Amino acid sequence: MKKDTSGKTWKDSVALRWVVLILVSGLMFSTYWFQDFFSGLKGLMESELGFTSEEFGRLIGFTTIANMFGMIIVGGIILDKWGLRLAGLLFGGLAAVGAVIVALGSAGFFGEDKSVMLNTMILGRIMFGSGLEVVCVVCTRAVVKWFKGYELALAMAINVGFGRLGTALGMALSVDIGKGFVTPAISFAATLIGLTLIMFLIYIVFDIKLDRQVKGQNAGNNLEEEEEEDFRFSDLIKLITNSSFLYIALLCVTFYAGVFPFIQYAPDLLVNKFGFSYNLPEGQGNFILFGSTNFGNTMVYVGLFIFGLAFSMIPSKRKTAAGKMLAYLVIFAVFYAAIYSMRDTLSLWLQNGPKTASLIPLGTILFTPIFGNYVDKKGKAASLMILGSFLLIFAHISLSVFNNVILGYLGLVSLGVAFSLVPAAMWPSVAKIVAEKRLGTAYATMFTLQNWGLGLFFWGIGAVLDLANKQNLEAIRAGEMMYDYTIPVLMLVVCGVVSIFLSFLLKKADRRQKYGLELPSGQKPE
Ligand SMILES: NCCCC[C@H](NC(=O)[C@@H](N)CCCCN)C(=O)O
Repeated sequence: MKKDTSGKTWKDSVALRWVVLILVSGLMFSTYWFQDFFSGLKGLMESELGFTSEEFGRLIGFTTIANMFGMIIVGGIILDKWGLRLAGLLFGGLAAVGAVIVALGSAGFFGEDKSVMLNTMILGRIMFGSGLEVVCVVCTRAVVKWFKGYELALAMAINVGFGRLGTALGMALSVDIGKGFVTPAISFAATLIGLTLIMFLIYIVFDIKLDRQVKGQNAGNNLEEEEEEDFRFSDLIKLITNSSFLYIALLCVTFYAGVFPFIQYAPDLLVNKFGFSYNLPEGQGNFILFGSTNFGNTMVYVGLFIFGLAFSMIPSKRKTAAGKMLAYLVIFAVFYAAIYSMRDTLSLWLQNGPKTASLIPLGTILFTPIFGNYVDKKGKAASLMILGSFLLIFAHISLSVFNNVILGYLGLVSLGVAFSLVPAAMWPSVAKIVAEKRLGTAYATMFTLQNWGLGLFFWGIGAVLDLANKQNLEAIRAGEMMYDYTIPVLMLVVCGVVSIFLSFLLKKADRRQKYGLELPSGQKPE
């Protein structure tokens, strides 16, 4: 092979960096899809497989069990020892195999008895869950490897954005993909993980090339290779005895426990509480890209969107005021035209449980980078976490206590804003509190604690739902009555209240420890 003597590596090329981002983000997209797509299938799981709400909750809750007991830390150690290529393949492969077992279990491959189906599906979800979180850490590491010194914050936001897109599409489309059956929807989701694993294999070729180039450069300049810090238990002790870290880690538990588990039940809540549908009317409302009459329009929007993206990548100094104004006008016109031409479809979607609930993760794709930019420029991260926690309380009260559909929509919007605000403020704040070499340990610790909250509420909402509706379960299964979601959702208000308390403690601790959480990025407190 010809030796590159230019001194440049593949990560110095903008185009190659973005290709890498897409290749790596595939796994985020498919694993988030598989984590969350069951929410659109809850009704079908009850009618087709005979699962109760508690069994549905047990199935999704068990996804977190291995992570609660240290799987993410084990994954982190493997990542340190074997590197991100092998760790990605191993844990992505584990997620894929787990997903296939879930699909086979649901098809009755291991036995058609309900308990055999449920238990094999749970086994598959445990394997999938063990892969999911480590895959998230591997993807973050790969993004840092290629984008450090370049567009790191934007790349991270887009990487999580791919995950959110997976969640949104999984929720919105699984009922249509399954065409009234659970197994085809699960098989589709499992296939996605397999396909994105192939994307990761292609990424590995890029990664090997970059490592060779960096090694060559270092040898040429007589430089030592940059050592990454391994996971150490002493680091863990240092972290959890730091009050700012402790508060933000606990906030990660309570805030995410109020959001991710709710999302799993949101479509079913909209169907049962507000009379939304699970299915769209026959032949209507499906927005199919290829073959639809809207194909021409769609391609125009896609073209304009790519133009907008390309324009936004031109360095700010080179844009003129008129150019900026023109870009904003184009963006506004594209949105207006897209919404206007899809108004009939949209009005059907806004009465459909899975599709309306999918707007929560979809909205965060737009809002998280906006709030992230605000935090970078103006700071106020701790205050924004207080605001996000307040919005979480408002969302859960308006979706549980009241029976008003407008308040319901407002609750969903407020949940979407909270779900954009808190992550946008939380993850950069961790980087201010924790030294860069300990960030891996910090994320692994936070994700492990977070999985305790998730596991408890994934299962707890379903169990409390069955308990609160004990008298009417027969009638609900016969389709004569609807679930009452008041108590299970009211329970989540507690997560919001504890989150507010923790964010105030965090703000106070930051004043004492001077990490500068309220200051813009790069500014240090005096
Ligand atoms: N750089 C860290 C980004 C974390 C994003 C965060 N992910 C998690 O909290 C994961 N532990 C959860 C994965 C479960 C996906 N349903 C997020 O906000 O998604």
